[in-house]
Amino acid sequence: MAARTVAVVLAGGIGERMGAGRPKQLIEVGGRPILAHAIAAFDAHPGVGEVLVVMAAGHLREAGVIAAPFRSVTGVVEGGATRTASTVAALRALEGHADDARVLFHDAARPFVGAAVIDRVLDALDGHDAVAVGVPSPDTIVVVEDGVVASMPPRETMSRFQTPQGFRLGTIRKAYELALADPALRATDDCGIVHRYLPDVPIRVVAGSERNLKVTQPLDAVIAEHLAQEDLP
Ligand SMILES: Nc1ccn([C@@H]2O[C@H](COP(=O)(O)OP(=O)(O)OP(=O)(O)O)[C@@H](O)[C@H]2O)c(=O)n1
Ligand SMILES: C[C@](O)(CO)[C@H](O)COP(=O)(O)O
Repeated sequence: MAARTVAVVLAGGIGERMGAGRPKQLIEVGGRPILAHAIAAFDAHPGVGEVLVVMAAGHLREAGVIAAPFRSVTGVVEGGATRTASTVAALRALEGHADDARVLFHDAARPFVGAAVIDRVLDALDGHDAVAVGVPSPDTIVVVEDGVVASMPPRETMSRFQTPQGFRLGTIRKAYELALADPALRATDDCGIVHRYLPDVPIRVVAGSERNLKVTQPLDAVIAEHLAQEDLP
């Protein structure tokens, strides 16, 4: 029997950089909330059996209303003060699942993740315990320290990470167990936790898509509204 696959839609943030006065995942693009787009992508995917939503405190009721039409949503749980704390809340909610289950962590703020990206993550999980999604950078990326260029890594080795990030549940559980014991814990995503606390676990990187943008600032909402009307790859 194929291992169970759970998608966790992380919507625990408050959208400070968006400045909309409410979490940005509640803003509508293309006629429905960003959160609904993100849930719909996984709900419609034949390889995903279950969707868990992690929502910012104070907005659980709104998330419940948005999630209600989707048959694969099994719960809406309260997130934490950081993305990492929201992932931990999801892992607690998934305590009854076996270690060999596959789990995909996705930013609710990325409304247009396509089925092809999800396919690539799931396929790669057949041979790897940790999978990331990356896109090449159209810009040169440099390391700046004290306002001065410290180094210029070769651009062909650079990748901009997106989500979903996929894991065998046992692997991400172990990584977070180690991370939570570290008083200096700091990470911007779940692959960052695996990279730091389980350095021997290779993180396979598969191709993402420019359409899979993260709505972070007001301009992104404008772009997202256009993307909602277009069928660009
Ligand atoms: N405590 C948090 C913080 C973030 N996230 C989620 O992680 C994703 C990526 O985070 P980001 O774009 O930084 O969202 P916000 O934290 O809401 O934005 P900001 O940093 O501007 O407040 C988002 O879907 C966000 O809801 C989360 O689940 N829990
Ligand atoms: C997970 C992520 O979207 C990968 O690019 C990113 O790290 C989230 O970062 P943020 O600081 O929460 O915006």
